[in-house]
Amino acid sequence: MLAYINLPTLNISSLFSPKPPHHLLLLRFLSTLTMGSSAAGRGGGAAVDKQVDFANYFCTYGFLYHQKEMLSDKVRMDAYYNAIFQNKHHFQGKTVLDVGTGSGILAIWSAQAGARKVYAVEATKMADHARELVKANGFSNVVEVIEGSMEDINLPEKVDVIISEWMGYFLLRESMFDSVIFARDHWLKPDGMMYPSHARIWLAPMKTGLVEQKRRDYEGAMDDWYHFVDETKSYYGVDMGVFTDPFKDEQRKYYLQTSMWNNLHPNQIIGTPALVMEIDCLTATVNDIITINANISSSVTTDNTWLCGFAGWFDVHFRGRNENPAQKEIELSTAPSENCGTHWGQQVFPLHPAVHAGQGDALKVALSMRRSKENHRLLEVDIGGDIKQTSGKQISLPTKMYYIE
Ligand SMILES: C[S@@+](CC[C@H](N)C(=O)[O-])C[C@H]1O[C@@H](n2cnc3c(N)ncnc32)[C@H](O)[C@@H]1O
Repeated sequence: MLAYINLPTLNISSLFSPKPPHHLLLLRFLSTLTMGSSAAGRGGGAAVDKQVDFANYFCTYGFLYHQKEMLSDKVRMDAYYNAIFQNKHHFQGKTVLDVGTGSGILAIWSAQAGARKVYAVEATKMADHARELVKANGFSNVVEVIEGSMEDINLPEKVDVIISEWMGYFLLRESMFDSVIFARDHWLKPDGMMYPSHARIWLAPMKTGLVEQKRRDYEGAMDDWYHFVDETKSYYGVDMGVFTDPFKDEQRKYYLQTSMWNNLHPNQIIGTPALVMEIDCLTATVNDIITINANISSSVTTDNTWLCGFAGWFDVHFRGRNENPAQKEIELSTAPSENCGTHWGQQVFPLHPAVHAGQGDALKVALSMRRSKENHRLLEVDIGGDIKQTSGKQISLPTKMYYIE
């Protein structure tokens, strides 16, 4: 999925933040400039300004180069490919709706697996490319590409299968699952099925040098600021000191309060992963995902280590439905992996300062996640709790707020 990046200042260190290369820094920056006050988030239940949403969110999906980033994610591609082709009985002779078809790949695979008709809905001009791809692969008679927002278009019939790749960072960033829920409630037959059928969010204690690096980057940015204030005063005669506090807030938010994208190695996870929530795609409602509150426990499994924060990720499953299960259940996991990471990576929620931890220490964590008021596709997460060491000593981890941007 695409990602925005927080760009509070156009300093060089921001541009070299450890994000994957597909992040459209400038587009994100420009699109935040276009946000008007009418862009009330759906988090609060208010209407979303479609033009603003298009500028902020959809515009990046109109680029082939961005679609290619997703098409090159082997873990993602293999999971969807296997889910379809190892469960052809769910597709043969069936009607399929692909929500957010992008390049058209899932629609074409559905047709190759024997679907009678595939409706491939895409909000952006990528729809034109998808139509060409469908034609070039000989499926124009099966796949109908429809340009438009899922919420606005009409289909001539209800469908047997809804397939979609809707997942964002930490599963719910981008809030695209809302559109899949809408599609399901309007267009899925009563006995129809969802691809994927289930999704889960995970959180685990972790160690990383990244957190210390971020703190140093923050201190470097502030040193640079004080130097800038001095120089501006002495060369140009204006004291910029009045900006110091708001600048500090911006930099703190960026370096210390924004979760970091990373593909972690499994040995950086120092305790048992805890399940934050599980979603049944057939029954979940927008209300179920608009705010999430979870109290979870984890046990430290590594001795003499440092708790530097928490890592969050998700997985999705293709199980069919109880009455008509998958012949082969497929999992797409974005957990830390030794081999091939995904473009979703993991979200790292840093802890400043790190806490010493040892095998057997018990962690209790309260997580609360909601949509950002300024942009319903971005998330804010509160994480706090405590760690009870095997010695009996208990250390509180004060609640911190993080942005997933
Ligand atoms: C993550 S991409 C997946 C593209 C493609 N299905 C794939 O798997 O490679 C999601 C796509 O859904 C489209 N999309 C998101 N919300 C949509 C909506 N409400 N209606 C139509 N298209 C939507 C985006 O423009 C984007 O191309």
